[in-house]
Amino acid sequence: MQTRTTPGAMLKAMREKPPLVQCITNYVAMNIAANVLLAAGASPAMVHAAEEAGEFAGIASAVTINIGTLSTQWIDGMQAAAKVATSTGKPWVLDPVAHYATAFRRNAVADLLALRPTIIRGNASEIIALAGGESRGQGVDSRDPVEQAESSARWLAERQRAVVAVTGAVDFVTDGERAVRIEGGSVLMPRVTALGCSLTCLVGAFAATVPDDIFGATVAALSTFAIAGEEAALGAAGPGSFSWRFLDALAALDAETLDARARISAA
Ligand SMILES: Nc1ncnc2c1ncn2[C@@H]1O[C@H](COP(=O)(O)OP(=O)(O)O)[C@@H](O)[C@H]1O
Ligand SMILES: Cc1ncsc1CCOP(=O)(O)O
Ligand SMILES: [Mg+2]
Repeated sequence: MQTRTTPGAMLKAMREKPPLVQCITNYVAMNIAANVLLAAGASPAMVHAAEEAGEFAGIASAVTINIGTLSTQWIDGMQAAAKVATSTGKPWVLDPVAHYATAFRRNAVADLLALRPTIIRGNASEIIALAGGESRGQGVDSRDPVEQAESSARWLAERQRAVVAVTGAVDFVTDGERAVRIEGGSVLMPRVTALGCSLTCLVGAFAATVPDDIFGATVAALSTFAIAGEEAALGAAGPGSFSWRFLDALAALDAETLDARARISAA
């Protein structure tokens, strides 16, 4: 039987049986996130309307919820999908984009946290603020180093009984007991919009593939981004060429290369 214990093995398993991932994401991210999932080997569906989001969650293998371009109608769809995912035991991922910016966002995220996300993925400023800390985030952009968010992530993971992933120059993942850091990526990544949102969707795809190893799935998704990002940066002249090279690098990344190059260390 094939082992699924390494990021590479998980990537291979995902491609052999592409999971249907319901992505409730923002207008900015929809196109690039769908392309990221297709390049990596998963099957994305951007379905957010309140009239169908819950029903669709019933057929998806994982749900991802991102509050980037929020409206009241979208919140209804998010809650419906999250409820179905939680009640049917499917993994769902929360991306609390700029939740600290307005009361509307803060309230929406508080309600979503109560619906028990399996994984929370955000940048350092978002995770610090979720744990009640003072973040320096500016709109959707982080202004805090990941190291500063590590204690917040551990606290949040324990409190929510979720896996928490903090991304930035060196990523950090914890389930409250275990924790790892993942090196790689490129300084060009935060200069291309919605790559973090796209990563949230990819975390959903890996979680759908290995729902019995949510921590490992999250680490595998972040490692995939780290190595594809490094590869794409090699020939990139700037954010524009990085963007298309990144999709190509994701599609070209194979299991062996991922396992050989992933730099994951205990934290
Ligand atoms: N300075 C950096 N160096 C290398 N990789 C980075 C850097 N900043 C962000 N990344 C990578 O970019 C991706 C998106 O993360 P991030 O920019 O933190 O999310 P968001 O877009 O939600 O703010 C992640 O894979 C992360 O590792
Ligand atoms: C620019 C912007 N505005 C609202 S959502 C969004 C995209 C944010 O993407 P990311 O969190 O991946 O940087
Ligand atoms: Mg983000």
